[in-house]
Amino acid sequence: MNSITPLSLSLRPPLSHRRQMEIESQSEAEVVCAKPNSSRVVHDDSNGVYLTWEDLWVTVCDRKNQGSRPILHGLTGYARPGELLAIMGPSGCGKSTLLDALAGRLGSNTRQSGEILINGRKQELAFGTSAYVTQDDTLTATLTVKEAIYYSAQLQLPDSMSLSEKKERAETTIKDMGLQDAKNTRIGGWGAKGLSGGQKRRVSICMEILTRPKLLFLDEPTSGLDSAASYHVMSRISALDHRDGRTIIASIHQPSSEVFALFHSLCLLSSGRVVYFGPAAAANEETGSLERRCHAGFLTQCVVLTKRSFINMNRDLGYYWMRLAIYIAITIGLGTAFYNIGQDYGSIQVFEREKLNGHYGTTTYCSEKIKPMIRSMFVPNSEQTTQVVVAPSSTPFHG
Ligand SMILES: Nc1ncnc2c1ncn2[C@@H]1O[C@H](COP(=O)(O)OP(=O)(O)OP(=O)(O)O)[C@@H](O)[C@H]1O
Repeated sequence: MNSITPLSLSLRPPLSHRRQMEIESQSEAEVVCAKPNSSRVVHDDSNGVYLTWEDLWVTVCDRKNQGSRPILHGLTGYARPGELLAIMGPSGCGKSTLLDALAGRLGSNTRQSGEILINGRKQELAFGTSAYVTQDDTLTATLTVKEAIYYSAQLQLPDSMSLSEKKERAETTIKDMGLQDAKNTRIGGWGAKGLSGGQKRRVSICMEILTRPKLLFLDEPTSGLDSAASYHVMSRISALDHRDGRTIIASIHQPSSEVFALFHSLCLLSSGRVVYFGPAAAANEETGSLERRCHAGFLTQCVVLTKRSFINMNRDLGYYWMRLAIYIAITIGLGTAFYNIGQDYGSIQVFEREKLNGHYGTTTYCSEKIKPMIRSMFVPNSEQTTQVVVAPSSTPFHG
């Protein structure tokens, strides 16, 4: 984790980009300061939303200790139009808190400090400019997909739009999220089987993007989905940012490599602090080259394996010490059989004849009790009978 920290140098947008943001914030009149509940829908199709946050702290009141506990520690980052920013990190690191802080949805027992700028200015997001998709799919189980989206469109879109325009918007959104095949299927719930988990998640997203928000927040959009469904959901989401120049920020848990490849930028958190902020692809490469370095060298491997093997043999009586004892016995046996036999051809012939005539032998059979034990030591799991040279004997014992 530490080795990717240097990339957090890219935390601030490049100077030219900051300048560009300033210029755009001056010229942009459409994204205006408005109360969150204002009924005014902002249609600013030419420019997107640059969201920047600087030295963002979130603390929570700790009633037990009568103090406050920081959850986010001075975070800085940015999200750009047409890009998907993923917020990742272990459970409890503050992903949802960051998302809530950026979306202005923090709970009443929390305090926030630092700056959150929209297009370079401190302002509230107008209704319809941003949308937030929560983790839970709270949908009406008895409605079909088409009905649910149609009703939602009629509620969210302004009266200035005709009914046919609203229906068309709903149809397009259903298509955008790849739900056309399921549009006449009931959503379903506990009692009746309906849509799959991934489809339900896409219906929830559908409802939130009906107003064509320029800024979309998604809290764990893939939680509870398998990798195929996660990819389906995320690929639909990432297609939205490309086409409409939408700024998308999603907190996400353990994405597959295919899903990860869809992210443009990555904000990696640990214990409420940023450990990486920058292009997702660079984090991937950097992590890959970490992977390459993490293997020990050949020499280290040899030393460690030999040491481990010695410890194992030393501690395992049956494995090492009994083997050693038997090897010594065999050595003595063989040594005795051929002791002083001589090294010339004549002495070998004498030995051969006496052995063939049964005066003595070099092979004997062990007792049935000892056999399996010896067998397991030489040939583990072997069922074969093992003949063991123990000692020369004129009267071989058979146990
Ligand atoms: N309103 C709150 N009051 C008290 N503690 C809070 C509050 N909001 C968040 N926390 C605490 O802040 C920490 C971060 O929570 P958060 O939900 O942001 O983590 P997360 O990374 O989204 O976790 P997960 O991946 O498990 O959803 C947790 O320890 C949580 O208990």
